[in-house]
Amino acid sequence: MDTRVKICGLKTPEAVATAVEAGAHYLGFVFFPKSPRHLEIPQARDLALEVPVGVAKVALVVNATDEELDRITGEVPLDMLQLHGKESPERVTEIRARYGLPVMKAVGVAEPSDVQALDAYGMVCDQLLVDAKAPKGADLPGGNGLAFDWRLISKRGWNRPWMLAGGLTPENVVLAIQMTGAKQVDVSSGVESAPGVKDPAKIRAFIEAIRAA
Ligand SMILES: O=C(O)c1ccccc1NCC(=O)[C@H](O)[C@H](O)COP(=O)(O)O
Repeated sequence: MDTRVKICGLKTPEAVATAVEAGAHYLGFVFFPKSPRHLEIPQARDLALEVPVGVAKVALVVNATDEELDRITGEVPLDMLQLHGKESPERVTEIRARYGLPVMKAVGVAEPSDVQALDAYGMVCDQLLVDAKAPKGADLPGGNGLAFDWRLISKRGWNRPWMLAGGLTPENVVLAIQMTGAKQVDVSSGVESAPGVKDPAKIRAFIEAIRAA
């Protein structure tokens, strides 16, 4: 399978094991108390300790302070930080330098002008997460299971590795890859049976759909 897959919002050892066995390359742990996928630090640490070497453990944070990041990075073994808030390019640079971990910056896309922000963040982060923009007033800045118009980024590339996210499912992921040329994809809601509840069959179907294409 050439496409690399991130399964985000894992909360249980069973979901982690399923994602690893199915062939996920990245596992995402959410630190955002309003989210149904939120993990307390000890819970995240226990899950992360079970992840085999070679599968990247990603902490998803939203406008996190240094104090919050100090605690997360100090207690949870991690391979990458995913910044999913309104972090400025300067803050991305600061976080990369302070923690020495690769940083993936999520950028929400809803219209052509949003694509410019990707160019700016592409200068300062290690990876870009090209996600659907959250609707105005949404409780969550991501993980809403909404797709954006993939034509907005077709034939685009950035000077950093990037991942496609937003409303991907086992049913639409192959088309999304074909339309955008994504070499990496990220999913959360599309492999759940209810918000925050991962469905092992959907995780397997998501990765199998990509493998079979
Ligand atoms: O998942 C959450 O609850 C969440 C909370 C706060 C910020 C971001 C969040 N999720 C982002 C993701 O899970 C993924 O990186 C991605 O955006 C895919 O989400 P989905 O559309 O649900 O597949």
